[in-house]
Amino acid sequence: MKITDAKVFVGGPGKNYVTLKIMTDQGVYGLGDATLNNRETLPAAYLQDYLIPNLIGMDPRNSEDIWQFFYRGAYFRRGPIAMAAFGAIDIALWDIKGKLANMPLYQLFGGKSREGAMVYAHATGADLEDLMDSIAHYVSLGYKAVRVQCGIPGMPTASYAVPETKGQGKHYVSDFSGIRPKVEVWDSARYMRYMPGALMEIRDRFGPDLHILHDVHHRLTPREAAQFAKAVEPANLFWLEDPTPAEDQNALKLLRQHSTVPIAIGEVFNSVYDCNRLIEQELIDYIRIAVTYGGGITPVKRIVDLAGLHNVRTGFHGAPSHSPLCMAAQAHLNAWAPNFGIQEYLVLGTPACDAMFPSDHKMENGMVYVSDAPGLGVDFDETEAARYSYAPGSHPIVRLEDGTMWNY
Ligand SMILES: O=C(O)[C@@H](O)[C@H](O)[C@H](O)CO
Ligand SMILES: [Mg+2]
Repeated sequence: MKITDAKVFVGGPGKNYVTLKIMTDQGVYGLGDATLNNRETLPAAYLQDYLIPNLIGMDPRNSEDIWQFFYRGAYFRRGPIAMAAFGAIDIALWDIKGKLANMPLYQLFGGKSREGAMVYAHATGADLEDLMDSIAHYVSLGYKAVRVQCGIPGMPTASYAVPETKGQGKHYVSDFSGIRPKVEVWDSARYMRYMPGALMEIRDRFGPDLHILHDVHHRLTPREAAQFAKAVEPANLFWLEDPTPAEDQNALKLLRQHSTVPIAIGEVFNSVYDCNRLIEQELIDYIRIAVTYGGGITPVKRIVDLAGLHNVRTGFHGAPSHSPLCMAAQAHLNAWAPNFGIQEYLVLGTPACDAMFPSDHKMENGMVYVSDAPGLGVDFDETEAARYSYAPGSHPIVRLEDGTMWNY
């Protein structure tokens, strides 16, 4: 069996999805996602210029050897551009494997450990009352878990993931459009004074059963993060995400000495070597690496297994930048993983997205139910895809009030 050709498409409804389609001499094809948020043309070029010419002629069933060929063969290892490109190939080869076996991917991993996998939605508000309305909206849709972010009184600009005006808390997504980043101005002191009380008010309003998550988005120093984690303990969070930038992994030791709040980290990681110390030293509770950014199903499943040895559970990244192909790969891992935790969920189910990526994956009452179709269980409509073209975007940047660059 041989790979005969592969094509890359860039574009999608409101997002520059990078979709890889691998064709074979037996008519079976595989689909993969290489969407690197706001840098989408780079993995696409890597695929087109270097990887696809080598893929042609390979046996698509040898997904392990093909992964090693590209990873080792790059010489300069790791990095988000390369890993997203390898990730698309690996996802597509697993899709082909599932179709050849006539089985959904979760069966190839070891079968289902659960019927539905719990997901969390993003609730957001210009201020706390606005956020309460947004949370109530998601609770009314049946979500059992909600990430909560709100504007901070006195903050110089709208802060991370928060709309500038009230009433946008239903499906609000940060606007990343344009090649030049928007600028946010941030004040950690105001945030640290306000947010613990706000989280407690949310807990009091919605009761003990709602799973409440909060994303600090890498903005605190290690000492501040330890203080903040201790302060939010009474709100009984499901998790506190990215309290510090994860380059300094020792930072988590200080936090662990002062708080038992569950910690989730890893959405910007791209290899097991970003994750292994945090997992082995049990400095985190949830690992957030995404299948696309982590180089595909093959390496990410190994990370899930390593995490399982250390009581670390999965909490895969699921921001709107991930196409339904990455989300489907994660849905199959979520159905199987003995150490499944939760899944971030914002994408599947919009009519435009469903038209481009038809599937039988279902979202009901805050749970994802994986499709039983062979492979990933997602198709790709090239006519729909042709309606969209690439539009450059950029993550905002953050400065402190005196102009110092900070972490978005
Ligand atoms: O947890 C999340 O979904 C966010 O941190 C996003 O991944 C980030 O803002 C980049 O888009
Ligand atoms: Mg995050």
